[in-house]
Amino acid sequence: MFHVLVSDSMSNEGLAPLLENPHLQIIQKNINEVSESLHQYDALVVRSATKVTEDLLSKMSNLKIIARAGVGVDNIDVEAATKHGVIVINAPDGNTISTAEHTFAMMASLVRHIPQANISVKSREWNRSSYVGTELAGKHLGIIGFGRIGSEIAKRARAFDMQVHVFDPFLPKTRAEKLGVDICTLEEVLKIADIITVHTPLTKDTKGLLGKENLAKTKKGVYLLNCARGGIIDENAVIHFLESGHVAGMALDVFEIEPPTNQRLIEFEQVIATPHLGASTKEAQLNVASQVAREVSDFFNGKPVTSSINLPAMSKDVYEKIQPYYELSKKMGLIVSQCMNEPVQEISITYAGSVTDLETSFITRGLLSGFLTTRIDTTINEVNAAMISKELGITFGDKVSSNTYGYSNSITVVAIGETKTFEIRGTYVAHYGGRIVSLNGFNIDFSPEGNLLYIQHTDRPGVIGKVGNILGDNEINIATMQVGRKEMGGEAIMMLSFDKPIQENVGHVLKNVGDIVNIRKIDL
Ligand SMILES: NC(=O)C1=CN([C@@H]2O[C@H](COP(=O)(O)OP(=O)(O)OC[C@H]3O[C@@H](n4cnc5c(N)ncnc54)[C@H](O)[C@@H]3O)[C@@H](O)[C@H]2O)C=CC1
Ligand SMILES: O=C(O)C(=O)COP(=O)(O)O
Repeated sequence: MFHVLVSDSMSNEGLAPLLENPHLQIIQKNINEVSESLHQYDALVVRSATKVTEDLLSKMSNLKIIARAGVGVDNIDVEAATKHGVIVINAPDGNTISTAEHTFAMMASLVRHIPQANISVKSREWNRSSYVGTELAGKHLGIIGFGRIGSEIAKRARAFDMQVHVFDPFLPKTRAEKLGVDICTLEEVLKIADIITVHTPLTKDTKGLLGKENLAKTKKGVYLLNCARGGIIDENAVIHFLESGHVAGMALDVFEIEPPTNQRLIEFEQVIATPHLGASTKEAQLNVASQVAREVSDFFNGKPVTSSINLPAMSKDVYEKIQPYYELSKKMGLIVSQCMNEPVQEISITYAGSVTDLETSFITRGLLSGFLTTRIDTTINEVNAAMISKELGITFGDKVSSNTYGYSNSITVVAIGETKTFEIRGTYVAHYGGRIVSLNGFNIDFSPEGNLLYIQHTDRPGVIGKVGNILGDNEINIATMQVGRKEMGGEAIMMLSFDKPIQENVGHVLKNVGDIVNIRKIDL
């Protein structure tokens, strides 16, 4: 039974795939109410209110997946989650329309002073001359961050006859052209726009993006909107521009601290605000809750997640194709680690043949996770393997080659240690499974599974017999045996597999057999 904690308020209808899954136990409680049982949860489902810090993660020792029922993951320490091997997913498009519509409603309200006029009428005033507004038609709208929400705003702005100018350094030109917007530099947007709206994530690059310096470059009388994340427009910096009248008005749905503590900013007559309502519609909440519920349910049913923040995105079909290679590479990593009884500084992986059509970075993660599993005492998986390898100073890289060594596909791994180098090659044969076809240059063919013994020896008559006798004397049944050599009388190897794990002392006894140079026990 998996335990799922849903710690922010969410649509129960949307959560149905979780609530109806008999293998999951769902607890809907605030994170502060479950401080005693944090270690028991396998999944955590949040919106923006729960702060998933490194400290919280270290208390949630059983956690496997964090699901953000929304877009922004700035409330989650994704780096710490990755380090702990916890997958982070979000619901990337479930609230796009709601947030775009909210932004547009804020824009119209801002330039027509609707919130202020509403308060005035409710106070029994009839003050028409104080609320003369500005038309949107013909105005230059600057959109900073042209992703899902930014694009939806552009569509709506065009319907209002606005001229749209966008700044997004990561925007593919073809996409902007398709939407018929003017692609600009940040300087150009700041200079031309009558209204500026920000729609980037909050990152170290976007924090304070509209600060004192950039605000000074805007048009006098500009209107500003922040319905993305508090801090993209620096709250303290903007106060000065509101006081001087350079900024004619501002709409905020999000704040640097929520609920906001910067009363000075909110109290300006020309500032309008909502309490982080962008995604608060029935439709968006149903969408985001059902998106993450489906993903978490799939995850616990062993299916791939499709909207992970810290794993390559993958559809079910692609995942099914990758899975056998991932399993093979993980086993190869385990073999490398157990055969090399010394620190490893470098691991290089070469892919060839049909495997190169797949997302090989995921397969590399499998290899690294297999390699690290026997070496360090933390949860290692495809999420954190690359990060931990880097932390341990292991450099790794993958490349593609046209040499498949006669197989339809091959994965070759070379690990360089302090004193030796180890090379292993594997291939996946459809309906048959993964095979190891070469070890340190010796051709061999075995299935990477179970309890194995790798023996390097000199190719001389009687060595194989002696090994067989010693194992027999110790009641150890050899299930399979593969031998390989490069030339008669030279170096040779044996790979033996057993029905059950062999005792440590057998390895010691075998070491006394003359001509054996190295013995490694491998558990897969
Ligand atoms: N108020 C609310 O309730 C909601 C707020 N949001 C916020 O809106 C943000 C945007 O959401 P989406 O459009 O769905 O995300 P998205 O990922 O589709 O788009 C973000 C865009 O920002 C661009 N970007 C990143 N760094 C940039 C930079 N330094 N300068 C300019 N552009 C940059 C990216 O290239 C991308 O195109 C989210 O990250 C979230 O913080 C999202 C949903 C609801
Ligand atoms: O999806 C987002 O990024 C949002 O900001 C929505 O936040 P919420 O889920 O309403 O707390």
